Amino acid sequence: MRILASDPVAEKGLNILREEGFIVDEKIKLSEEELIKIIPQYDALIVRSETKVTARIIEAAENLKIIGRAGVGVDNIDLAAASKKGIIVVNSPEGNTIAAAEHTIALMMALLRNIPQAHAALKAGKWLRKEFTGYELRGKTVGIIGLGRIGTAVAKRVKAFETRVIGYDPFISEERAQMLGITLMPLEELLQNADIVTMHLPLNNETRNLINRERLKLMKKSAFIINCARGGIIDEEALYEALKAGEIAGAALDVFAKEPLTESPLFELQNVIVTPHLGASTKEAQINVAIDVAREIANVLKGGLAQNAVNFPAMDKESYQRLKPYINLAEKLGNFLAQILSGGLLAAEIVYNGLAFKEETRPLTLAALKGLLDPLLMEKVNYVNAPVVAKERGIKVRETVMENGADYTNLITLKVTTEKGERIIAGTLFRNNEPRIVQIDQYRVDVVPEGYKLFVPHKDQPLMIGRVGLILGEKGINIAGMQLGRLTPGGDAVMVLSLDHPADGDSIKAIAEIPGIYEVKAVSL
Ligand SMILES: NC(=O)c1ccc[n+]([C@@H]2O[C@H](COP(=O)([O-])OP(=O)(O)OC[C@H]3O[C@@H](n4cnc5c(N)ncnc54)[C@H](O)[C@@H]3O)[C@@H](O)[C@H]2O)c1
Ligand SMILES: O=C(O)[C@H](O)COP(=O)(O)O
Repeated sequence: MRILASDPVAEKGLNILREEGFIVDEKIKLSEEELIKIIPQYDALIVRSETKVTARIIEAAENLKIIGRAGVGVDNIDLAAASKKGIIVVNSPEGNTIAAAEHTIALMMALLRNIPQAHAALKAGKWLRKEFTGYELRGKTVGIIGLGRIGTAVAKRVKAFETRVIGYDPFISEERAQMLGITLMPLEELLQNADIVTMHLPLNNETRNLINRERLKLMKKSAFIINCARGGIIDEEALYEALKAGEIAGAALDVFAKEPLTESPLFELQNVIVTPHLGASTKEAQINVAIDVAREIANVLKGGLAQNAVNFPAMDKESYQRLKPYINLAEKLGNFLAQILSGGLLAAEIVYNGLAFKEETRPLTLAALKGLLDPLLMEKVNYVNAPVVAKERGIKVRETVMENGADYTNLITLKVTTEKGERIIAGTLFRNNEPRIVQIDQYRVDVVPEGYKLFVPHKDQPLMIGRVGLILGEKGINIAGMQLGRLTPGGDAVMVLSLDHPADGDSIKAIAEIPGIYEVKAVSL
């Protein structure tokens, strides 16, 4: 399999992929058209923030299974397009946290002490001291907007400078803020109180131009603002005006609305210092992020699940290990049901009984949907696009979680409604995580969800098993196992045969013609 790195990524990460036997090409600074041309050859794409992974590129990516963002922000990737196409997008949420936090502190100190300006002046032969008198950080109020990984790392570090830290983040609790020693307050209040405001939140439709003209006016005339998160969170035109008019004291910017950026009115202002998106650019961070995404890509390309997928529920290692056998089971249940269904699919309900499902069921639901939809549809369905595909087709998906209420300690039941009625399948894990289908429709069974099966509902009467066995035996198809389920003697029954080879069309037809056989469905798991 082939992997393309279209931005500079640390060799240590790429070598992990090469050692795993993948071919890795490094081609940087490609245009959109160039990428569209070559992307069909690749199974995985690695980017940093420079490559814009547009819907057009994703559309052309016939073989792409995963996009690895060697860093945090995924705003350069069209996530909706990737999800629709079933392409997993992973990032490295922690690999560059410290690099970005330290760069923020570096910018903060440089801004307060005029270091870039003094440096430039002295190198130009000017020994200026009075002009570059700065400010101390001690005793100042630092306002942090966005208290995630980098925001909290910045908080910890500025506290060492004996500052007061205030914060705004609508998604963190008062308790967490208290634990971090940060006073939470509304955005407007933070802007009015902070001596230094620093951004550590993602760019999205809610946060674009969050710091606009009106909000800049709330800040103290003596205040500084830092953006080491994403360009576009501060309105650059409004910032220019506020700085020029002396409404705030200065700004440090690592990121810009349009990148790369080499010319801007902001660059002409003495009280603005800038770096070209260097927040994550340390040797250590680049190795961390490259290794993180390389491991994810290798795992996904070898059939595993991603742990840091942005468009798939994230799981820590422990949850992943615990849930993996259930994820496989859920997929098999969906897959089995898909192969015995008839009629258009209208709705799917997944019921979880048992404590195993107390914390997390989303990956299981996605797996059940993938298993169910993939055999039914022409397009490739995977964990990522399964909900999109279901929604597009108007299939209603419902999830019910109950701590108990079933005959098994932990049970997954998939009920689907088609134009022709309802069908049910249920499964559990036996000892040593051995998966078992324990119910199909109203029948109790004990079927290992693996290999070739024949699902044969029939009338409970003598000779049924014998005649089915004979037809298969004459074709040299060995029956490895058989399960029978019936409701009442002489009533409706079902046999599920496990075969060493798939049954051929003629045998299936011959079995279907046996009087008392209601239907025959070949299932391959
Ligand atoms: N300059 C760089 O090179 C560089 C390096 C790494 C990360 N980043 C950027 O830094 C930012 C933060 O990264 P992180 O790893 O800390 O992410 P994170 O996901 O850990 O934290 C983001 C925080 O922002 C908060 N948030 C979301 N919307 C908000 C809003 N409207 N107002 C206030 N808070 C809001 C979230 O609740 C979360 O706590 C991201 O934009 C990331 O892309 C930049
Ligand atoms: O979101 C990130 O991780 C940073 O902005 C880093 O971007 P980069 O990988 O292009 O340096």
